[in-house]
Amino acid sequence: MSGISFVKGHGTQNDFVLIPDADGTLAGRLDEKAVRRLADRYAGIGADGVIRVTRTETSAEVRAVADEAEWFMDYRNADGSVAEMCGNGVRVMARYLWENGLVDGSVLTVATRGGVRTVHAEPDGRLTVEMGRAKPAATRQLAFVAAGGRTWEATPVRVPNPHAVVFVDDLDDAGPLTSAPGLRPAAVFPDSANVEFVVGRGHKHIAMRVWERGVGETRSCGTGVCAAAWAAMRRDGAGAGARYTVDVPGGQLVVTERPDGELLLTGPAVLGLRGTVEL
Ligand SMILES: N[C@@H](CCC[C@H](N)C(=O)O)C(=O)O
Repeated sequence: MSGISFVKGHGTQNDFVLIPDADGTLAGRLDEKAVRRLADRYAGIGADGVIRVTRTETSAEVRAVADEAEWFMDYRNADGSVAEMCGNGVRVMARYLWENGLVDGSVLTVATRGGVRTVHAEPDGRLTVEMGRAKPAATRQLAFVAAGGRTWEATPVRVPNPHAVVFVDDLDDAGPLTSAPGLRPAAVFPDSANVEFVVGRGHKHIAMRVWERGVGETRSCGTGVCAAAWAAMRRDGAGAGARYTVDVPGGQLVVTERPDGELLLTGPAVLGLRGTVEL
């Protein structure tokens, strides 16, 4: 057995194991079982997600966009399931690419299963990601989330992974979140969903807890923060160019909606531990 390199990083304490794999040779070895083991907080390194950092041209899933983005974020949740996008993970991966001299300049593009994302380095050290437009569910059916013995009407929206946003009176109303919140009707959530429990904190300022699909309750979720801010902007009738601050248990993020609907997510990206691990 031979060890492979890893880097551990986080964005507002949504944490990831990055596996550098420029030439794509680890794709087959990083299967569901291996991801679960790496993400295990007791028997592995521990993380909410595992990111294989590989060149876009090495992967048939995204090869068509290799001219637009040299690098592909191959993202897996801690349970080994594949996800379209990760708003915190893409900033951490961008930080890794910059710090290791794998890209130049202060703007870079990353291919994801949810499309190509552009990341900008801000003068203050934070990173801003162009997250795409939010897509509300194309249904008139009401949707509901149940947790902590209560049920709320939800806003189903894709960014581009599926989210269900609920506005609650108190973040504790969701209970201990030791199991997945109920989602119904199933037809509105064919791919399940990440769930955001949101409260107001002041003018254009909200706070949330999140249940991540494929993980459990986490300390942050970038796409979830965008979903929550987008839903709050609609609820508040905020105009073009609205900018919301979102508190999560692991820190603070900012979401701006450009006049064309593009959501911009700004926040920190931190690299920490480096080492080798057996796959
Ligand atoms: N933590 C991520 C989202 C990761 C994927 C999510 N759990 C899903 O399955 O959709 C983020 O920062 O956006």
